[in-house]
Amino acid sequence: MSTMAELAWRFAAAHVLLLPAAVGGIAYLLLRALRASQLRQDCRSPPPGGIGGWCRGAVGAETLSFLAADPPHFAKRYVRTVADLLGEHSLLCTSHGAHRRMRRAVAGLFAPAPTAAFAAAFDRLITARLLADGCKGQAVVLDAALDVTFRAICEMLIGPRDDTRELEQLQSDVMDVTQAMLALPIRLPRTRFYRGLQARKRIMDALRQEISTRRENGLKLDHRDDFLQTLLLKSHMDSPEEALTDEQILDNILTLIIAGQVTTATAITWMVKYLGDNTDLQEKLRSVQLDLASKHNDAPLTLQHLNTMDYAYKTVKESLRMATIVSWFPRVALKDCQVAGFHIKKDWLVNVDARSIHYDPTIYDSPTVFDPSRFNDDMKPYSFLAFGAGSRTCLGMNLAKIMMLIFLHRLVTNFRWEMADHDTSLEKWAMFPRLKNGCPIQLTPIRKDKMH
Ligand code: HEM
Repeated sequence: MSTMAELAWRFAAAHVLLLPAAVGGIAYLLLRALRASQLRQDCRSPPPGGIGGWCRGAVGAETLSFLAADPPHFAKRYVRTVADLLGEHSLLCTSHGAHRRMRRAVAGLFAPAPTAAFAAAFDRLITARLLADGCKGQAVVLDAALDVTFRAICEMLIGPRDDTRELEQLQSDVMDVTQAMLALPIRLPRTRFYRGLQARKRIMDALRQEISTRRENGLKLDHRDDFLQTLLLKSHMDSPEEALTDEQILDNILTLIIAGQVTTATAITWMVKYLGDNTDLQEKLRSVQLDLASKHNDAPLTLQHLNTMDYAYKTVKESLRMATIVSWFPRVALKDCQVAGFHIKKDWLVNVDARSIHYDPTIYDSPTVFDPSRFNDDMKPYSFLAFGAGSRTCLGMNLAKIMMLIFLHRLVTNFRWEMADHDTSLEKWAMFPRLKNGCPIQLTPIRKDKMH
């Protein structure tokens, strides 16, 4: 067997879930929720194996090319209700054909200058938040992380907001949309789904108002450099085929907030928990990071600083592997086809199960042990799928890593922490597996005079 085929064969069994079209949408929602609530994220116990009675199994060699190349007979497909909430132009929901153009337009925004500005903004926000939580001697990590990730992402997308009430309204609306993504699509007042639709409408109205104010003020004279401004300016300058319409811009601003906030905040929370449970690794990391902090004289963090944080980066990666925030990548067959002997009918959903790859003992030794040093060795191709693979790889991957690294550096160089509540129950019906208690920690300052 060739090396590729051998590697592919290892991915056999349990890495792919096939769902018939007839049960597709609702079953997918139920399975995701069920899966999230079944998982025990305790590092000492492995996640449970299979779920449901649907066909679950090997795709073999084609798994790799399926992930890497997104073959023309498969497209990414979320259930219809996700498009109702994020908008039909959202990068996550747009048609297979339109996706490439939309992705090109949005990806262009993640240039070095805005990324550097984003890192500076996140550093400022997390430093202020930790200062406040540090004074109280405790923090609920999920709450802190949701708050700073939201503020930083919004600042990058639509600029800093002076009006706190406006920002809080937006934050609460975004949360309602996120929660509605897993709800049953019942459009009756007081249901979760209905609340999500109403929240989307308020967000769209507020953003439309923002666009019209900017246009009235004259776009070019309005010296902002956020994503919204860049996209609006481009829509005036680019040829009609390249320019995005207002509706496309709005759907994707909302998509970036939703795709970026809860994922990153959840990943940060697990990272803090894993280090709270492994105090020897926490101490090791602290000593490395304090050394780096003294070398850069406690200055605000820059991308150059982050590039030197090798052990912290491995800690981030290990946390992402263990937590596998996005565990399934849903695809739909566009026509009847054969994959490694499986006959897959048109419209069947095919889900790659990233979690089972991240916990496969033939890929990762002792996969349930939290061990950042496992990333000292080169990885096998397609063995680390925290951000997906192929043409649908996460667009915000670098931003997510930046946020996780900065959060980690500021926390570990300023405080020792331990878990304030050891309950590991998971929240039911959450989009991503997360602790019900939000991960409360006790903070002990390392140095009282100033923040590192
Ligand atoms: C730790 C945090 C994050 C994780 C674990 C994560 C994970 C992922 C994964 C696995 C995918 C691909 C899903 C698939 O192929 O079906 C994805 C797509 C995406 N992510 Fe992230 N993500 C994170 C943070 C972010 C951030 C910060 C942003 C932007 C602000 C973002 C924006 C997106 C977008 C727009 C897509 C869709 C790309 C496309 O379909 O072309 N993500 N993410």
